[in-house]
Amino acid sequence: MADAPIFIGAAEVADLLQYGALLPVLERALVDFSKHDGMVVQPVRSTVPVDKHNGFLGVMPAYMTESDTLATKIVRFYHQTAFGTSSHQATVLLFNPSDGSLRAIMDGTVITEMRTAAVSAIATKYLKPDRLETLCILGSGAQAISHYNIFTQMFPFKQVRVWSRSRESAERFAGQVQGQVQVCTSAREAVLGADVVITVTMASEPVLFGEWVKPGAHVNAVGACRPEWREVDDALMKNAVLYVDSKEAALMESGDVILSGADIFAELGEVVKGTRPALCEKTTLFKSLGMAVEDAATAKLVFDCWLAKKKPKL
Ligand SMILES: NC(=O)C1=CN([C@@H]2O[C@H](COP(=O)(O)OP(=O)(O)OC[C@H]3O[C@@H](n4cnc5c(N)ncnc54)[C@H](O)[C@@H]3O)[C@@H](O)[C@H]2O)C=CC1
Ligand SMILES: O=C([O-])C1=[NH+]CCC1
Repeated sequence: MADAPIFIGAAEVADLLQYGALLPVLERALVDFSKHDGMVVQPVRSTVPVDKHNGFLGVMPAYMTESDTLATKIVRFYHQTAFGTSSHQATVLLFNPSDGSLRAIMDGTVITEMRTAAVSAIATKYLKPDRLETLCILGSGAQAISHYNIFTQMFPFKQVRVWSRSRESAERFAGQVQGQVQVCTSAREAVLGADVVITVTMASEPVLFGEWVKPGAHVNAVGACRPEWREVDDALMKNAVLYVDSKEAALMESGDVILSGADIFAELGEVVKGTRPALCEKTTLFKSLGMAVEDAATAKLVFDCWLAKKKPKL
């Protein structure tokens, strides 16, 4: 009989997962995905609308042959949640690929927060603008915090600006993170002159407009994962060089890509591998939707760290 699956909760995942180990694992997952050689199987996320309750349930399976990793994430994202509960909540199931038995059930919320921010950081590392002085974050929720944490660790920003729909949540964000944050009264004020802009909102209409974005800046557009949702206007989508995590998913899921009709220049994995160029001197935009391979690779890393910690010391 197969061993019972282990359970790894949110606090333990947060304890086991370090960006230093996660970044190379994600770079490899992005590269392997973008080879499109049949070694990675990842259908576009299957999303069930829960209209009555203004929410969605997404199912994200993947199999990666080289690292022999089989997993699926189940993620809910709801517009209205009870006060204090997160809009996104996820669980990852990690399987033994040789017989399909369930090895681990782990919290996927921390995984989602950290791997998404890490992928944006990878995009910024490769599509780096010539200056990295001012970082602008639009939105002040869970992803805003994880993005703040890794971006201020990895890059030498001198100023971080945040804007959120309510000043109160922007101020709460500023109080939660370590380091100085300038709370802005408008998105425009936050964006003007910024070298890197991150959009991490639940908006379904644009919050970021091309006329505000400094030529040569880099944008990570992380929200708006439904075909009818927007975070970014047509001007920016069409004038920036557009990079995505998955072309197939972007053409099915991203309102910013589909409704603007913008041309996709490359997948991030192609840039990391070096088969497509990073046009750093231009205004660049990385449209992130989130991929199952990112979750699978991260879950495998968490599991391996868990095993290493449990191994009796000789
Ligand atoms: N690309 C990826 O891999 C992933 C993307 N996401 C997306 O990132 C975004 C942020 O996620 P979380 O921080 O977890 O959510 P959250 O609920 O913690 O924060 C959402 C933020 O958006 C703001 N907001 C909500 N409606 C808005 C509107 N109409 N206009 C402007 N701001 C609005 C809220 O005030 C809050 O600051 C969401 O769109 C989410 O679906 C989340 C996980 C992975
Ligand atoms: O990749 C992911 O987990 C998600 N992307 C958008 C909503 C959740």
